[in-house]
Amino acid sequence: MSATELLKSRRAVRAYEPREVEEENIHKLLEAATWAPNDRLREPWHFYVVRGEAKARFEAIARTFLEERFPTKPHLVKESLHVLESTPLVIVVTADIVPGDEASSEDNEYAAACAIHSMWLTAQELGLGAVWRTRGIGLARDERLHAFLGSPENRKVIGSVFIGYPAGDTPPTSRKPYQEKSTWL
Ligand SMILES: Cc1cc2nc3c(=O)[nH]c(=O)nc-3n(C[C@H](O)[C@H](O)[C@H](O)COP(=O)(O)O)c2cc1C
Repeated sequence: MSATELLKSRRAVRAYEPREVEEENIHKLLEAATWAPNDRLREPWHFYVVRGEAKARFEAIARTFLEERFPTKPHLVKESLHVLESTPLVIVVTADIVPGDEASSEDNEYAAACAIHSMWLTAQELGLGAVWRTRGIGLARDERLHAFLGSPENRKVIGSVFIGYPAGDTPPTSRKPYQEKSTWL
């Protein structure tokens, strides 16, 4: 498959088979991520692999977050938690914050985004499905996730990548023609 074909076939996969992701494949995902472009080769990312007992603790945080956020919608809390519970693997990605250097910190976030995309494409190649989550059970903007990771203050959570073997077909998405999104100067 060409790189362009892989890019176009990548989908946000949100439902997974009840099957663990093999350790060998987790290593492949992490390795692919580290080959992402990054300014001045700062390699400004860190990957937290969350599964098993650690994922149970992630779920406990998500439950608290959801119950606080949707106190009158227990069905929504339950549904969202079910998605997390049925996800075999979560990889949380952080970007290094460079103290006193906003521009470099921003560039580090872009690099971490590229790393997530690399991981996402590699998941597709390995027959896995993935989705980058920031909202809701992604917990990317919840301080409790930071505490759970035990990560230093100078690391910003960029997203939680949910990964597993796809359960069923993932509906296609579409894109507007690039002509609508480009200006040739
Ligand atoms: C920065 C970023 C944050 C995202 N956050 C979420 C999220 O919180 N929950 C979710 O279900 N999908 C999330 N997504 C996935 C998008 O919703 C998905 O890529 C979009 O619907 C297009 O689908 P496709 O990737 O299959 O083409 C996120 C994607 C990006 C790039």
